Amino acid sequence: MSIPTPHIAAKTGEFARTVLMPGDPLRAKFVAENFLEDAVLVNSVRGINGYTGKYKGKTVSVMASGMGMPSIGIYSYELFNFYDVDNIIRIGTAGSLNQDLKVRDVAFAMGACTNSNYVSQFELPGTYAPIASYDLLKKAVDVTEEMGIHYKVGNFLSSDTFYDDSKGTMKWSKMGILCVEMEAAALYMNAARAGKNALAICTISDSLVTGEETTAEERQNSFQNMMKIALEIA
Ligand SMILES: O=P(O)(O)O[C@H]1O[C@H](CO)[C@@H](O)[C@H]1O
Ligand SMILES: O=c1cc[nH]c(=O)[nH]1
Repeated sequence: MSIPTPHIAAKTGEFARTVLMPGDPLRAKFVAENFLEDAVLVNSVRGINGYTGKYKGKTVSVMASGMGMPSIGIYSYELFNFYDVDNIIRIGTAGSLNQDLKVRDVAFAMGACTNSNYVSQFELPGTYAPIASYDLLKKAVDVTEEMGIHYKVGNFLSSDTFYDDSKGTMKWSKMGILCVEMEAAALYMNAARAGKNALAICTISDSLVTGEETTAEERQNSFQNMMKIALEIA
């Protein structure tokens, strides 16, 4: 496979070394329009707009992953392996499984459990623990503390299901899992396989503990702390 890929039309060199990756294409557009200077559209295949611009003098890209592990699996694979991207920072939303993690709080995925079978492709003779880049995680925590933003670091669940018939998601909380989202585990596996770096930062958009929720508009535009943290460490 070479570039352009079936899913990304950008030319060689059009992506920065670091790509911020929300699930939502309109969140990517929001970051490009509100935080990047001189942002240039480098991809629009399937409406997954990718932008490259400047943040405080650094070249940074932002492009959505779409929802779920098959989708982020494709985009992160192509960016790491065909576009020479070194760092992907997911800026996502997640549902809290933890009493102390409230709506609008920020959480960092030190690790990501999953109910997906994504790992099977690697044919490992055992189980695999997907983890964040320590370097990106440490930088993110340092920046978050400087900014005075409340946060938690821990283990996430990356689920294949948003609507889960088994109603079993809360069972993960007894193992200390902070929150549920749908991409981090595959992103971490692709980063590991490619010898690259990844970090998932999520803002809590709803709570499975309290039933609190936020609107789609808020998920798209107003979870700006994680955007700023990701841009600072890019
Ligand atoms: O807001 P994003 O980044 O898409 O993340 C979360 O939101 C989607 C589900 O609503 C899933 O992609 C989940 O991981
Ligand atoms: O995957 C997700 C994302 C946000 N909120 C949830 O409950 N699940």
